[in-house]
Amino acid sequence: MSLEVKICGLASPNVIDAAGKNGARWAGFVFFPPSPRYVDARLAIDLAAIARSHGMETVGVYVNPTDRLLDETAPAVDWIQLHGQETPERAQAIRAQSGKRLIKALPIAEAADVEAARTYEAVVDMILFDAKVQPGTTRLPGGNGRTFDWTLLEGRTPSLPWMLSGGLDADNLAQAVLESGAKRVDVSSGLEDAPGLKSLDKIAQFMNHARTLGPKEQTP
Ligand SMILES: O=C(O)c1ccccc1NCC(=O)[C@H](O)[C@H](O)COP(=O)(O)O
Repeated sequence: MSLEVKICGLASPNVIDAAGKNGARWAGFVFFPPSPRYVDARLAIDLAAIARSHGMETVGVYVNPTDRLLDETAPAVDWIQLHGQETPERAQAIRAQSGKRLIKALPIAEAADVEAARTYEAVVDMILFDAKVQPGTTRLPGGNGRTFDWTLLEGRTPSLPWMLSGGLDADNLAQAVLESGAKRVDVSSGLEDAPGLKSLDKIAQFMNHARTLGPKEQTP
């Protein structure tokens, strides 16, 4: 079993085919209109069918979602990824109401940011550590291609499954896994030729590297 990979911001059938054929576990759909990777519920439902035909699980990526958005997109989504300022209480309510598995994204710049994972341990199924961005430098809380100090995760990771993200690409993946100890990674802009435009070659190259890394057993 190689490193488990989520490819985020998938928005067209050929890119989903490439992700699936190359062995990605998760296909991420971004439900945040300002993103260049935004997909609406209708498109996501069609794309989810393709992803599932490859055996992939789908992840809906949300920023402080309303219940209405969660309901509309529910058929397209196996996992819910919360990428905004959702509190543990809100995460718990979404999990109870949706019956889906939850990922909470946490922005990381220093050791104290990693400790925030503890407050979500009882109410989500996975933590995603992403790079913290400077306020005012981007409209997006994710998908910015920025890395953080991966060694911050050393000895501080939560007891539940977690995933590494933030500025990963085929060139830095091995180092990121070595320094962080990650068994699962999430990647988006490092596989693009332009914002929102995934490259089939970059997907294949990244997945080839991922196959040489990671744990020997599948995780929950
Ligand atoms: O990708 C987006 O446009 C996005 C917008 C709003 C919230 C989250 C978003 N992406 C979330 C992801 O899971 C990304 O894969 C993650 O942030 C890493 O992105 P990158 O640094 O580009 O690899």
